[in-house]
Amino acid sequence: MAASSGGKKLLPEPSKGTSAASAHSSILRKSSSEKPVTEATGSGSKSSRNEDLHSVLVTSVLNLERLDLDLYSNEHSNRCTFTGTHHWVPRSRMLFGGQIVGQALVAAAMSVSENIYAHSLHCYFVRAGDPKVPVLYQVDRIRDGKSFSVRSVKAIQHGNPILICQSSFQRKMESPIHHQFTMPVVPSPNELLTQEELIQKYLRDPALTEKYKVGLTKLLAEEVPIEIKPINPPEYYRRVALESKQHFWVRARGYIGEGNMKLHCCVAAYISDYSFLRTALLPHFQYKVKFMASLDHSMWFHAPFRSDEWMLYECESPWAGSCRGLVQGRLWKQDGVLAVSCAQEGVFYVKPSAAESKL
Ligand SMILES: CC(C)(COP(=O)(O)OP(=O)(O)OC[C@H]1O[C@@H](n2cnc3c(N)ncnc32)[C@H](O)[C@@H]1OP(=O)(O)O)[C@@H](O)C(=O)NCCC(=O)NCCSC(=O)CCCC(=O)O
Repeated sequence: MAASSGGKKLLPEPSKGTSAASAHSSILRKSSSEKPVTEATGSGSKSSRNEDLHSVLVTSVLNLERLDLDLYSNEHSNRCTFTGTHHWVPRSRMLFGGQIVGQALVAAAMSVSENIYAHSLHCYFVRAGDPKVPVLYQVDRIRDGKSFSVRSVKAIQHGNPILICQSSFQRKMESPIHHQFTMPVVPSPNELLTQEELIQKYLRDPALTEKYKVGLTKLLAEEVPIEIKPINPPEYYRRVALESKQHFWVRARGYIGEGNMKLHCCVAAYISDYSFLRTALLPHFQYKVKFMASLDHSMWFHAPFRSDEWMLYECESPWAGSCRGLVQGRLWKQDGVLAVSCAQEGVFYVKPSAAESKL
């Protein structure tokens, strides 16, 4: 399974009714010495990615350590030490919501059998995560039915829950009832600049003020394990209200490969929270945000996908008010298949605008 602790190879607990053998093919690794299951079962289209550059999301961030039956920690596998930090923490200095959701789904996935797959999850972020200490993940096996299994996971720090996450898994089932919306028409990834290339371009702007130069340089230095290609990105000095919609191509940084869909769902959970909530702020450029945080996060997994291949993230915010904003998102594969739907509500506390503060 995942990173070993003190040399002991930690394997996921066989879920009830799962043979010991199949329980060993965890969603990440069979053992720290064997190839990750994502390569062991590699079939179909090999990514054109550099296969030596494994995604840190798989080798580290989502590679939990099993402490006991249905109890996991990210202490050793997430480069997290009692004095150190998690792999990447937003400037808000709260643990990134996508990390906690992705790790909670890993813990839940370890407790179900191999032949069922995550189809939905619903979470509440109940306390800010502390980037200076590890996170414990406690799995409660709510029910195992013939076709569906439901798990509840509590992410715990300092003895208190920071996240509660319910997830449901379904065995593969066919049905004649199938439809989906049509994917938006946008430029393809190879026609666009990455977020880093855009920042480099802005930093070459002779009119760039020191304030923006510092902010953009800090952004460039962040080790976000996600690659992004914004579509029609607003200028960094934007001072106009935009529609509460944004599209960007997104993928995990590094190679993951074919393999267990559970793993790609956990990576997509991480990816889905990045730059998502900000969609609700696009029309409100005149306000300075004093505090913002995700309150909840829901996902529905519709079709197989590769989280290390470009997917279009179509984000929109239909509503904001009462210090809250709702954002909805759809992750599209390049072939037009709708792979994942997401929804999230967040809390915003803002400073009154210059005009209002004169009233
Ligand atoms: C959402 C809250 C804060 C709600 O808890 P609460 O106790 O009811 O909170 P609270 O007392 O209302 O305030 C908490 C904090 O919100 C701030 N605040 C509160 N009211 C105002 C105000 N009027 N103006 C300015 N700031 C205000 C203050 O800092 C409050 O903290 P304090 O009371 O000073 O300790 C809590 O449940 C919580 O922290 N949940 C966890 C949220 C979280 O960690 N989400 C995931 C990480 S955020 C993320 O990943 C998305 C990134 C967004 C992005 O950058 O894209």
